[in-house]
Amino acid sequence: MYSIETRDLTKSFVLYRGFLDAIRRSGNRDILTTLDRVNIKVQEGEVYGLLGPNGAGKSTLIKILCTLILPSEGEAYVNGYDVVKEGQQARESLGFVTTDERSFYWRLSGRENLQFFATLYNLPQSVVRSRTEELLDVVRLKHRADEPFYSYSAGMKQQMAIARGLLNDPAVLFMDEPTRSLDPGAARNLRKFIKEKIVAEKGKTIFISTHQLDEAEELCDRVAILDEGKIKANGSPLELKAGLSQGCTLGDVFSHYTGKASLDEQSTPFPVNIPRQKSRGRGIGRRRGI
Ligand SMILES: Nc1ncnc2c1ncn2[C@@H]1O[C@H](COP(=O)(O)OP(=O)(O)OP(=O)(O)O)[C@@H](O)[C@H]1O
Repeated sequence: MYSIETRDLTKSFVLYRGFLDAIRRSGNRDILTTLDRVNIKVQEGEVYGLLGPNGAGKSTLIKILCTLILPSEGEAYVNGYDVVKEGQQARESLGFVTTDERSFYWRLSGRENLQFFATLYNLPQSVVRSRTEELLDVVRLKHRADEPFYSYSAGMKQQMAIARGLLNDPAVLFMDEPTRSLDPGAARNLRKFIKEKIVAEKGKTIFISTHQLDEAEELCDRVAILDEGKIKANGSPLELKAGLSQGCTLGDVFSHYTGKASLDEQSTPFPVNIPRQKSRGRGIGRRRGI
């Protein structure tokens, strides 16, 4: 069994650009295909990287795997659980590290934040306390645990996010661009921390999205290059480079498979017009997933 597996996973969004637009273009509506028949297999204990430019579909894939949004077509399994039909079991077996620091309570201390989120997992209070202390140790924040969250540095806030993702002791941890808001030094420290503490010590499977080549190379056992919703190549960074030519970099591999000069180039999946289907719910005037 794979820790993560997707089969022809596809996600399309219907784009509504406003009420008038919906009336004027009543015969058509725009569909944006963000993921197009994505197939990946991640082994237990692996660090698997999703490498792609802005807009490639990385967050969409992670959101589907974390059961936050539904796919349009195809299947996805996390720890053997179907993310659509067995969402509850899948959720219980995974952790999600989001870069959104506003999802913490800024006036509460680090310890109080972790205790609060642990309580949401319905854990007994004794487990809440012991798990919180264990994770504060893991992320090396015990000495600042009673200080308010707002006083933490960006790197410390990210470490708190990782601690929160580990509260339910998940087998798989999803991380959506965890070093996005960090300076190069703090990013390096966080990568080291993920490798040494979360992978080597805790034995977790990590699924990480990034648009940084050095991060993918340093951290990941295998990498999938995602561009315009499609997996263009996958393998270990070494295999991918060796498959091209001697002395080439992961950046060359990326350019070779995507035709883009760099990862900073935006991914632009094109909307496709399809005949209008009956709209469900109150979606007119805003973007709505199908
Ligand atoms: N709810 C939505 N409705 C319509 N389009 C969406 C929605 N969510 C995402 N998209 C579109 O899907 C595409 C992929 O977005 P996604 O956030 O998955 O990319 P990404 O690779 O994570 O990019 P980034 O690195 O900038 O976070 C983008 O073009 C985005 O505008």
